[in-house]
Amino acid sequence: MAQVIDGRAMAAAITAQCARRVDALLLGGVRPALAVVLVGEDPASEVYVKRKVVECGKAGILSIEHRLPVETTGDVLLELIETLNADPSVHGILVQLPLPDGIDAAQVLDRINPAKDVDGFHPVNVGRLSSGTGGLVPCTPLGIMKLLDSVIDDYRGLNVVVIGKSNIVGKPIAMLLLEREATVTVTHIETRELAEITRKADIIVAAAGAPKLVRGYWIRPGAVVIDVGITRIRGEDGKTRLVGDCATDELDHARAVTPVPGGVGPMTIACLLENTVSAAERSDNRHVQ
Ligand SMILES: Nc1nc2c(c(=O)[nH]1)N[C@@H](CN(C=O)c1ccc(C(=O)N[C@@H](CCC(=O)O)C(=O)O)cc1)CN2
Repeated sequence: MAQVIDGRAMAAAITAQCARRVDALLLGGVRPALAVVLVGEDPASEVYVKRKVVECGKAGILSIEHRLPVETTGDVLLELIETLNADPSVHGILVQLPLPDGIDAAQVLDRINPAKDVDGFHPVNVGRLSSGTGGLVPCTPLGIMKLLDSVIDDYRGLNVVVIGKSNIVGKPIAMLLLEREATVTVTHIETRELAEITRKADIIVAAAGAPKLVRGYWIRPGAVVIDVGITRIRGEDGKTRLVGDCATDELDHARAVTPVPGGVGPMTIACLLENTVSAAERSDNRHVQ
């Protein structure tokens, strides 16, 4: 039976650790603050933003929500970003993705001050990650590394297959694993004979957004499987449930797997808190390392 890595428990521990760091900042008169920008009414984004706000509260981070209507123009959003960049009481800025059609997401993310870019999506932070020179790291890959670190000590020479080449997960997790000396193969929708490739992997990170894509026979015995996919599907009973990118019931021969829900998702939010606290510490001279 594969070990199920408990992302919720790990996320709760990170949140508690963040709360202690926030207490230290408060003693110095700094209250970490995160601006959360949501444009439109995408139901999944609503859920994620609510969770972010709730978790910020648990850690003592002030969250400031900016909810803008779906018809908001790119220029109005850029103006808001500039205002938040200039506000010294705001330590982190997060623009929930996806943005509505008609707004150029890359242009918006480029405008966020890299020091406040707690999502790690600004080109400066992307470049720092690629060159291994620090910066803020995207939350989902950061969370995945922590989940992996709970079962793997040494990545040197391990074969990792990443399924999906998104800027949010696929590319940054590949960079983080390369830094740890793993041998990383990034695959995507055009990759041929995917199962042949995954069968050679010690670690699989499935981030394709394709429900139950990864079948049992794709995985070699003893592999570690990180399931990043979250798709809401309606069952025969008419109820909706969340499924990942992996056919979990076929993965008994894996060494460890992450569940959906309760795996990568909660870690994404915990790492957002961690990045926000780090940004606040760096903004405060007393904490500069
Ligand atoms: N600005 C950003 N936008 C998006 C990001 C991101 O990191 N930054 N990632 C995803 C969505 N996301 C965070 O925003 C996210 C997704 C899922 C979860 C989560 O906790 N999932 C739960 C299930 C939740 C449910 O009931 O639907 C779980 O897996 O247990 C948190 C955050 C895209 N946009």
